[in-house]
Amino acid sequence: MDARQLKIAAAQAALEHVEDGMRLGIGTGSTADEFVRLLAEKVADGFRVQGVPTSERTARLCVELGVPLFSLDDLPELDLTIDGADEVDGSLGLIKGGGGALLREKIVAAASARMIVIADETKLVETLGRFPLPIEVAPFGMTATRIAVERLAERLGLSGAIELRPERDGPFLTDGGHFILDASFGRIPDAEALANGLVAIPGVVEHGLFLNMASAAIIASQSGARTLLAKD
Ligand SMILES: O=C(CO)[C@H](O)[C@H](O)COP(=O)(O)O
Repeated sequence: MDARQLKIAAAQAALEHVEDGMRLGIGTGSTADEFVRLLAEKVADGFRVQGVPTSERTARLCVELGVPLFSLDDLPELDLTIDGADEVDGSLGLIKGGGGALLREKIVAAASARMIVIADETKLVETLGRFPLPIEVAPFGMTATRIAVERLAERLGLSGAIELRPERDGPFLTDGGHFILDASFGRIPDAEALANGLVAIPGVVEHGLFLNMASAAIIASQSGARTLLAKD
């Protein structure tokens, strides 16, 4: 299986958890896109689902393929969210936000009774941090916010570049009109301490550490898709 087939395998396995009539959070990224394509085929066959997208990108794909969409204000309590991840550790701690949708992804996941992560095995890590941690920040005072993040990192014994995510003509802008700082810490031994410290910095809107949020992760490899469950 090539990289795309692995994503499809994870998405296919996740689809088995989606029941007729569910209120469904729909994630963002290339793996989530495969899930949307498979879901759209079922919808075309008469399967009913009420989707809440986690980004404008996902919304566009859903509209194009005929997946019915609602806003989170229409459906503030969801049955299930299916989303990808940039990293998954053994406790189902995640790094997300490689696609820049972390704020809406986290809000939607938090409004869901369950979150299932879909990924290929390259995303599995022992300790989070190999993937640069996306930190969504307000454009106002971004330099002061970056300095505050650097000081927090120092206090926690973390080091590495913290860079403003670029796009073609300037900084990358999220769906909410914010910037993203990508923090290359390499290894984050105490993700909880970092998460708590980041939310206490006023200019930080959200960060890509999703801790104790996923109930399961479906990991696709050459030998098939296996499911890791969160420990209670
Ligand atoms: O968090 C995300 C977007 O904000 C994505 O879920 C994450 O980047 C994984 O994307 P992909 O499936 O393309 O590897």
